[in-house]
Amino acid sequence: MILVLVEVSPAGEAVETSLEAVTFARDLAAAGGGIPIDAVAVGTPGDDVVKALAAHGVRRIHALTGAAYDAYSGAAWAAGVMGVREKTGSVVVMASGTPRGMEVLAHVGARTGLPMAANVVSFSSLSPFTVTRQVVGGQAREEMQLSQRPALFTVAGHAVQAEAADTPGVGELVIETPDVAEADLVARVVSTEEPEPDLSGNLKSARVVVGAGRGAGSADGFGDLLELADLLDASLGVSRVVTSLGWRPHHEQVGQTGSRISPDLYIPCGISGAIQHWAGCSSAKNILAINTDPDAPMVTKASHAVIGDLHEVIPAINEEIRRRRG
Ligand SMILES: Cc1cc2nc3c(=O)[nH]c(=O)nc-3n(C[C@H](O)[C@H](O)[C@H](O)COP(=O)(O)OP(=O)(O)OC[C@H]3O[C@@H](n4cnc5c(N)ncnc54)[C@H](O)[C@@H]3O)c2cc1C
Repeated sequence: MILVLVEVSPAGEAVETSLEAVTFARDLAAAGGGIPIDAVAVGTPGDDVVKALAAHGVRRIHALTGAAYDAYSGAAWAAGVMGVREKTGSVVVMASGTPRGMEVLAHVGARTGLPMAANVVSFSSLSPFTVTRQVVGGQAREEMQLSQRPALFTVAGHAVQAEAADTPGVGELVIETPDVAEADLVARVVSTEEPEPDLSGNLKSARVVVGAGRGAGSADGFGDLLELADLLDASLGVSRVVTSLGWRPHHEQVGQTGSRISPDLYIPCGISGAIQHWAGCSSAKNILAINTDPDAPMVTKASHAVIGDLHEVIPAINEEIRRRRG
């Protein structure tokens, strides 16, 4: 049996990355000759969650309930996951690579003494169980063997696309109320702040993104860049320096602590290409870097580059586009 920790959003939906993990589990189940997939969730999931999990091929949903699960505690969640794992005899325990998925599985690993692979993107063999995982913010991949059972791992966000199963699962809801030790409740969430609304939708799905970094010079240095974005029907994405200096809002930030983009064309202007920025834009299919420094990491990684001052290069590009369009 494969057991997947499924997270439920405050809006009462199975989170996308959990459905991705279930989709990943289906490939694993198929490779193993049709191993059943169970989910473990905290709280009593609503009908929408049950239906979504069944549609993705889940046989049974174990709902961890009771006062211990009213507030998040990594140790209590791990105790619940381990209880379900023992009951079901699962040979694989998985979660999505979210902060909670990582924390809970790390607790499970520490309690059982089993190794855990974080941010797995694929598997290549069941015997020995061999996975490939992302490291260095997605810049490198490494192969890892998990030779002990149960195999513990998290699935990197968006490593696979969540897809409903050809054959849905039964989606039977099983309420579990495990005893949780006091020691597992010493670190619990006591309050939660609502996140800022995500305004970055266009940026994440844009076909073309014009990027702007410190090279823009000041909050007033974005006029030509915004015009280029307008001419190309593109979104503007910026580096953290730009948001930290208050030149542009945070929802425009690209990178490890901003949006991850995968446009057909990314045009980073005056952006050095620090690893934290690269983590957010490395999936771009083509990169045209505009930078004064020919040795800037962004220039060396780009498919095309213009070496020059963006305040001269961008107006020239804009003028040429306007001229060609008459
Ligand atoms: C935990 C952590 C998380 C982080 N997360 C992110 C993140 O999500 N996103 C992010 O972007 N950064 C992030 N950073 C910051 C990152 O390390 C870099 O500091 C940042 O990306 C640099 O921004 P920049 O390229 O605009 O500035 P710089 O590194 O200062 O580069 C400016 C570039 O502009 C060029 N330039 C200067 N003037 C001109 C001009 N007139 N015309 C053309 N080119 C010019 C220079 O040659 C240089 O290459 C993070 C850092 C940490 C520690």
